[in-house]
Amino acid sequence: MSRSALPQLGVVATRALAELVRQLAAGLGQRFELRLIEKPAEEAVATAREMVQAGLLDAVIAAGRGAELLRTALDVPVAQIKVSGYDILRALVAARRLNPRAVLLTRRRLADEFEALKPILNIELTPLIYETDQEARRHLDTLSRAVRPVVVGSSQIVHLAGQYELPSVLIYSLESVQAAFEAALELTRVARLEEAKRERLDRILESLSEGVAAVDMDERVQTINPALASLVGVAGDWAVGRRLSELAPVLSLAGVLKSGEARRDEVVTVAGKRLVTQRLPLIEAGQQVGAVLTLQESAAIERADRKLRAEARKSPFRARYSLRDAVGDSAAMRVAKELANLYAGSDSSVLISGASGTGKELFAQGIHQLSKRAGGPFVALNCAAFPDSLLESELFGYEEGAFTGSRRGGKPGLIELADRGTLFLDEIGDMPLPLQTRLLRVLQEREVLRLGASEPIPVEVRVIAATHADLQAALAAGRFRTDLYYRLNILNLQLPPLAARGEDVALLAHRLAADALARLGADLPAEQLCQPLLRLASGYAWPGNVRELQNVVERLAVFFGATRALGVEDVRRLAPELASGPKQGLREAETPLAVTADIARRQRAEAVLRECGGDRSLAAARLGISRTTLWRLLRG
Ligand SMILES: Nc1ncnc2c1ncn2[C@@H]1O[C@H](COP(=O)(O)OP(=O)(O)OP(=O)(O)O)[C@@H](O)[C@H]1O
Repeated sequence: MSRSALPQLGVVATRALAELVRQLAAGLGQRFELRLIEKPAEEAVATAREMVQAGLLDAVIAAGRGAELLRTALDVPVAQIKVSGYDILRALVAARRLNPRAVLLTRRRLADEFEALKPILNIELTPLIYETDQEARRHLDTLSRAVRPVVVGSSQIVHLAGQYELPSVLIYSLESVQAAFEAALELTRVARLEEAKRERLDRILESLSEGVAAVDMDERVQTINPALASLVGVAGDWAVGRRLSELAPVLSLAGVLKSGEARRDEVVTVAGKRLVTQRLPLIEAGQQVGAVLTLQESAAIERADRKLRAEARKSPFRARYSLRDAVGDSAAMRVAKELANLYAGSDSSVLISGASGTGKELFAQGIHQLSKRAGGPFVALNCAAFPDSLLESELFGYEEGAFTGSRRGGKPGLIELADRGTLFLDEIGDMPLPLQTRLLRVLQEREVLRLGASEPIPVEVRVIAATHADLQAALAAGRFRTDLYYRLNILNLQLPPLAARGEDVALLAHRLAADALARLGADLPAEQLCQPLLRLASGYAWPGNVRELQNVVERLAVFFGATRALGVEDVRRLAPELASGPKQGLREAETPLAVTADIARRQRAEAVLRECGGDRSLAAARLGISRTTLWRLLRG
């Protein structure tokens, strides 16, 4: 059944009120579809019920007791047109214009305050009470024979007064009817939201290969997804409302309902299939309201386990990125991609320079993937991440017994493991001088000597090195070997900081947001995440470059995925650093004040690490830098 996009509002009213409703609806424009049932509530129930069943009504509006009656008879929300004090005053003033003698004919006694109004309004106000139409007629009959006053009352009273040729005034005002319309629209909005949520949940449950069922405190099934129904061999509709143990005694949730304790990872057999079960109490607002059962075929778990193990066994030395993953249309990015393409065709060493998080490793992997070495390993090592002695054994490997604690059978170094592939040496400027000498020898001789070995092993490796800082200073200070520098810097690629290619920020944000939302399984437009982000981030320096942008987007995506809405205020709260202006945050050493800046950066890194309770991954993520950059910073 396709339902109208506009809220469909039913109004149950008799003539005078119906007239008011028509007037109002004409003025309210295209906000809803109006279905007027012009009958007394008792007679309207059957029609309204049929319309609800046909999906033609989202909510119903009715006055007084009619609303109460419809509320018990219908499955949709009912908004009541209420008589306000203002309505009564307005109706009495109108009545007085016709005749100073007025009668208020209502089902309930008027409040004392309206008795008190009588002298002020200078009208004779005689409230009369009726319960049934018959009683109302009796009152009207008596009045028509005596003083013939103006009758103030509901739509039905106005209708009946007409039959006794008595003048009358409707007690409801346009404002009260409008208030009921607004209430009905709001009720519809909330009900539709709830329904959409329920439908989404149903779709999710239907798509799960895992079996899921939820029961109430009486163990009666409230929800069961097709996977579980088919595992136990019943129809889902049939199962709803029955006790779960009736479907399959081994699946009983009675124990969890009684104890309130979860039971995990138990194996049961149903219809010849071995199933792993999870039984969990269902808690709402601190109260247990039922329990949930999930089932997985043990064969499926074993298959997944085998696959995971196989994945883990695969070589870790694989490039994950290609140049196609490098987003950016700025002139600088286009040049970088063009050069990288060119360099992929050569086999010479490359030196990539750029601040932390600008994509040095991404480009190194991209060059490798396009090169003739693409089928070989891509081995990455961050020279700043290891103390000198460890760095040496990581790179060159060692023979058995080379040092105390060395592994039996020795261990190949990363240079060896990169044979026929690419060795990516990040933060090359941090490599100690003796190792630089050994590396130079490997590049010249095309062989590597493990620690403690006497025989070199031939290797065929292409080196791509990267540096976040200008190596010229290290060269001048004698901290980097000139001959190694020239050996590495045959081909050169410079990646500018993100702030220097502002137009890429939007492109990157879109791609990163789309990726992050897809990973979260959230079917939401990346645009809605990017708009408030880009508004707040204009002029921001992005000290952590693309990695920082990635972290911010990831943070926003998690929030956006959960709430399905994201505004500038949310971004301000979730990423306060964006508002802190371009001068704050980490920056690469690029000014004569580099030393002071270095100290400031270290102090900030230490402070953040303390705030994160020593968790380096968390601290690095907060700072928008890699763990290794953090390590380098802390090392001072
Ligand atoms: N142009 C780009 N397009 C898409 N993603 C990018 C781009 N540049 C960088 N990234 C992403 O940003 C993150 C950081 O990039 P990468 O690790 O290559 O930077 P790096 O310069 O090597 O950093 P560090 O020096 O701190 O190790 C990675 O997840 C990478 O995929």
